[in-house]
Amino acid sequence: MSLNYAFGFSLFLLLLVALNIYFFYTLNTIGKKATHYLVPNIKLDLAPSIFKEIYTYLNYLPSQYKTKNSKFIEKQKNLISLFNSSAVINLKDVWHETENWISDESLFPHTNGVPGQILHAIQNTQIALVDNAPKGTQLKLLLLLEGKQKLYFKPKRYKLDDVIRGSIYAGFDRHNSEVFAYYLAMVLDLKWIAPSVIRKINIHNDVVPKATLGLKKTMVKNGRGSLCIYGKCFYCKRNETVCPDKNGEIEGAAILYLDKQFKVYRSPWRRSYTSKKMEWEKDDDYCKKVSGSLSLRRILNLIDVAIFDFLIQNGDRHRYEVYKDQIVLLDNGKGLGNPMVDELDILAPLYQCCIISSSTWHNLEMVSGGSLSDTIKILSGYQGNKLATEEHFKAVDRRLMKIYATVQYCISKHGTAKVFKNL
Ligand SMILES: Nc1ncnc2c1ncn2[C@@H]1O[C@H](COP(=O)(O)OP(=O)(O)OP(=O)(O)O)[C@@H](O)[C@H]1O
Ligand SMILES: [Mn+2]
Repeated sequence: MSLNYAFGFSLFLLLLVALNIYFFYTLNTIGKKATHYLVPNIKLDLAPSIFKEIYTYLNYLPSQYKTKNSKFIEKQKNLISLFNSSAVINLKDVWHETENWISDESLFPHTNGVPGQILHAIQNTQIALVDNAPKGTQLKLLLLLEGKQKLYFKPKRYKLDDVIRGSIYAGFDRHNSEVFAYYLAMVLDLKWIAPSVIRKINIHNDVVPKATLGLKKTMVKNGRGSLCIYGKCFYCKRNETVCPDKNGEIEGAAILYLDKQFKVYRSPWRRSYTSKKMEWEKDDDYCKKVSGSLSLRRILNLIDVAIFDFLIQNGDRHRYEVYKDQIVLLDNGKGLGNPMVDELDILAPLYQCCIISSSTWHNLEMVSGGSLSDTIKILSGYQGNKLATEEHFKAVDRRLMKIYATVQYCISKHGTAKVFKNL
């Protein structure tokens, strides 16, 4: 009898607990449709508690951030018209227009068809001279074109599906990351970037006959008799060459060289590149310190750059160049390393300052629901470039949702009026 009673009572208790859990769950999800993301627990335990909060907002992201924004249709048409030009173009005219462009709004013309024409000119203008570009740590070449324009050429080091593991700044530069970054900037209306496109140069026709003596000295024959380049740069090594493919071609990112005077600054959120933690990694109030020495405009600009870098996972922006009081997005080669990794601390300027320019937010809201990756694919298609694997494209849309979640976290903490800034 007493055993039966105990059994009945435990059943009752069990039912009570189950009901509790059920009501707790429904009350918490009323009005919010939850999508559960796999939150990597072990890693999060070691990460700042802010990450846990951001992931909570990610799980309850309003549905508008997961579907396409109908307002983007018109904007996408405009973007397409920049790159989809069927006009027969004269390379000289394009270079003339590009070089004489003066504006406080952009580095280059963004009128109908012109960005696509600039890329076409970068891909097709004859090469007059090829030299080493010794500035920086990574192997790159300087191409002088027939009309005297200069290009930086960052050669392909990896296949598109190679995954770079290890630290966020591991490995060589990724040539496709440079070009991907350019289209990403165009979609997000970030106009302070150098046009960049995939170009193939022929070792026998484009390089050897046009190579400077200095470049020739950094070329060696490999086991198969191909002429390879090891270049001149801080990390360049004789046994880490770039070799032509079976057609004698070297693929790379051809980036328009900007012959301008930049001011160079060290990024306040730079990494230590050692196991030592930087101040921003230890102090959640770090933004206050930065605000003491930088203008609001510059901080908002650094936050735009952090968002941009987070989307491609470039964790190597140790310094930044400024032209006309705007950060120029130079050196975007350390993105697209591992499509499975979203290193949230690249967003530190955003979650530590909890402010964002209203126009940036507007541009981000436009490209929800896969529009961001779709549009990069469409625009780069006009130059015949395949820039990344499907995993990388998906990763960019996934990271965009994490940016939305971070802004939601900021709004809940400080309120809309404090988060969005108009300049
Ligand atoms: N398109 C460009 N036009 C003009 N100058 C450029 C351009 N891209 C880069 N630079 C300049 O050349 C320097 C080296 O280029 P970049 O940063 O791309 O090379 P890197 O080898 O990746 O260098 P690091 O290892 O220091 O990051 C930059 O700091 C910048 O000042
Ligand atoms: Mn670099």
